[in-house]
Order: sequence, then structure tokens, then C-alpha cells
Amino acid sequence: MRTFLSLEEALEEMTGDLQPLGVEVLPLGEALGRTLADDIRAHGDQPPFDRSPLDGYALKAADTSGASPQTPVTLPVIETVYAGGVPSRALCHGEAMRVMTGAMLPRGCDCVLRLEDTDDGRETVALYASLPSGANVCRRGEDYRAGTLLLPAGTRLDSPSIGVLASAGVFAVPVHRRPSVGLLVTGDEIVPPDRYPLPPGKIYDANLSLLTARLRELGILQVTAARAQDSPQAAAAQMEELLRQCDLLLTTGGVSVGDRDILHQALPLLGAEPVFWKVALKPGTPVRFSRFRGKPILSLSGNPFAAAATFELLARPVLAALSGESHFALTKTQGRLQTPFPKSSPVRRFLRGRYQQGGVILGEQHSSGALFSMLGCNCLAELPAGAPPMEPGRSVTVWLL
Ligand SMILES: Nc1nc2c(c(=O)[nH]1)N[C@H]1C(S)=C(S)[C@@H](COP(=O)(O)OP(=O)(O)OC[C@H]3O[C@@H](n4cnc5c(N)ncnc54)[C@H](O)[C@@H]3O)O[C@H]1N2
Ligand code: MOO
Repeated sequence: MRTFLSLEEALEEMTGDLQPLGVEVLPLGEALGRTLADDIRAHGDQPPFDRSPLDGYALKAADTSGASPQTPVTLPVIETVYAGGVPSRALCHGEAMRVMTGAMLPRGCDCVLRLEDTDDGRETVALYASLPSGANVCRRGEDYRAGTLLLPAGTRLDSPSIGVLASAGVFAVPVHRRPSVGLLVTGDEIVPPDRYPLPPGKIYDANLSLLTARLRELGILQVTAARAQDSPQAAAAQMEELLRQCDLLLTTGGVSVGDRDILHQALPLLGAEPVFWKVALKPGTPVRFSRFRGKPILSLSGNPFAAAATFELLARPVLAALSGESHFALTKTQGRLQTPFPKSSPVRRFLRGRYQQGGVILGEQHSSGALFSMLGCNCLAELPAGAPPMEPGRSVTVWLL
């Protein structure tokens, strides 16, 4: 098994030969946030017919010539067309058709006079204004034409995209499949947050809730989570069960060098293929990676901040590779520290921080077991291996969460 890989080597090992899970067709109502696997073109024109943008009268512009409040033009009204209705015939010279907003316009009309500029008559109508040809007509296809590329493959569907697709009568879309994730948090010391009082020696399990929530936040909704005691046999059985239904298995805890660091026994019991153990980064150094029948198993350190940080750095690229959706991987930028970091960094280090307007304010506590100071953080600030203590003003690589 390889050990002490760089982050980049670890990513290559994990994702190098990972195939995307493919495509599924989802009803539009379930597709928010998902990524289109194909171009979507309009089947028809939008709007599908010339329509009125106003409540008023469909007319021929020539018939309105000279109309004003002082010199109204009076025309016979041949019918009223409501939104959803169809005019019974074309409009002829010297005629008016009463139309409501959204109604189909009759052939032969080339303008619509708003109701307020008329006497709103039903048999005949007095027009108080004249209009040029084309005034107040909403043309068929003026939003988009049949064949228009509405959304290219690779688009993440937000609410306007969902609206545009619905407007085009698209009710199901091909999207990249998202991996389902199994999560096993391990440790004899952890108890669920609803256990009261907290027994001596125990702590509340933060990892299950944190990672499940983070996956949901990223749009991974199929998450099955469980807790395991420090028994290699029990953990192996639980992993096997989770692997039946997931595409990626995450575990936390039990990967260091202690007597009860049981993943080192549980993974061989499961029959998982060992790939690497330990990545040259802090926090979360003892992370371990295995495969079971081709499925990735990423075993993160139990320390909550280490689990959270290595989830971002290592699990997200795996999610990107499995889904074929690049947004799962983190984006990087440069930022200037606004607060100091008083220690030197023998290994490449990732610090929690808040990035805004080019500056990074580091969290107040950096221990990998401390979670509270992660509140409000939106990035990991990277210090390279061998970095001295950092003064404010130093430029660092920032991984945006
Ligand atoms: N002799 C050595 N000891 C340790 C080393 C080492 O190199 N030599 N590495 C340290 C580092 S670095 C880390 S990181 C941890 C990793 O330990 P494990 O991944 O085996 O995790 P655990 O021992 O199970 O837990 C570590 C810590 O986190 C707490 N924890 C675990 N699970 C949860 C949870 N779900 N919610 C909240 N807190 C959790 C656990 O109680 C421990 O305090 O090893 C060091 N040791
Ligand atoms: O690698 Mo550990 O998370 O630093 O304590």
C-alpha cells in the first residue's frame, strides 16, 4: 500500500480510473441543481402565437388614423377573445376585436390599443388614440424560436433554467447521475446527540451530522449513515451493508496507529483492496483509501475538523469524478492573510478561514478536534510544507468551500 502521498498523488490514485456513473432522466420538478447531460433545444416557438400584451382592442393601424379624445374613431366590435381562446376569424378593415392580455391575436391585426384609450364598448368601440403598425403586438417566437439552443449540456439547473424548460414544454431532462454515499462513523466513545446525560468518557458524534449535512448542501441527497463501535467485525459487516447501496463509502475515525484504530482490520475483513494510507497534509494525515469491487472507500480521520477538511480536499474530487460534474471539486484563488498564524508548518497545512474581498481571516482555534471555530468559515487557507509562522499580509492559496 502506498503511503505519504501528496494531495495531488492521492487525487490521481482515487480518480484516475473512476468512470462517471452515467445519465438519468429526471422529472423537471426533481432536477433543480442538477447538471444537464445533453443540449436542450426548443421544439416550438415561444410564445407559440402572436398575442396581446394588453387588455384592449386588436386593430388595423390604418383604421386608427387621426383618432383622439376629441376626434374618436368608432368601429364595430366583432368578438372578445380571452387568454386561452382562439379568434373565430381574421380581422378585416374597419373592424375591432376585443382582446384580453395573453389572448391569441386574429390574423389581419397589426396593433392593439389599450382599453384605457377607448370607451371599452362591446358592440362598437370609440378609439381615442392612433397607433403605428406593430404597436403592442407580442410576436410569435419573440422569446425564442423553434430549434434555439435553450441550455447547453453542462448547465447546472437553477430556477430560471427550470422555468425556461417548462415554458418550452420540457418536462423531463437528462442529467448526470449523482453518487449515493454511505457514511460510517466509528468509535466506542461517540454517542448520538440525543443521548442525555452524556455518559462519562463519551462525546457526542459530530461527524455523522456534519458530513450528512455537507453532502446535502452540495446536492448529494442519497446518503445512508450509520455509527459503528470499535469492533472490526461489526464495522466490516456495516461497511458491506452500506456498499450494497452506495457508490462511495466514507468512514470516519479509527485510521491512526492506536490499538482501537479498527479500520486497518475491518477493511481487510471486508476484502477491500488497500490503495493508500496517509497523505502529506494536516489535518487528517492518516486518511486511508481502499476499493471494494471497484467502489471507492475513503476513510477519514475521526477528528471533526480533519474529517471536514479532508472531505473537502479528497472526497469532493471523487464526487466530481463519479458524477462528471466539475463543480463538486473546489476552486482555488489567492488571498492575503489578515490574521497571523503563529506556528511553523512542517507539513502542508490547511487552515479554516473566512475569505472576503481578497483577504483571509483565520479561525481562532486550529486543532483538528475543534469544530466551533469553523463557524462562519468559507475556505481553507493553504500553507506549504516548511512554511514559517505567518504574518498578516502574506499571500496564500485559498480553497473556496
Ligand atoms: N501515536 C500517534 N497518535 C496519533 C497520530 C499519530 O501519528 N501517532 N495521529 C494523530 C492524528 S494527526 C489524527 S488526525 C488522529 C486520527 O485518529 P483517527 O482517525 O484514528 O480517529 P479517532 O482516533 O477515532 O478519533 C480522533 C479524535 O476524534 C474524535 N472523534 C472521532 N469520531 C468522532 C465523531 N464522530 N464526532 C466527534 N468526534 C469524533 C475522537 O474521540 C478522537 O478524539 O490520530 C492522532 N493520533
Ligand atoms: O492529521 Mo490530524 O487531523 O492533524 O490531528
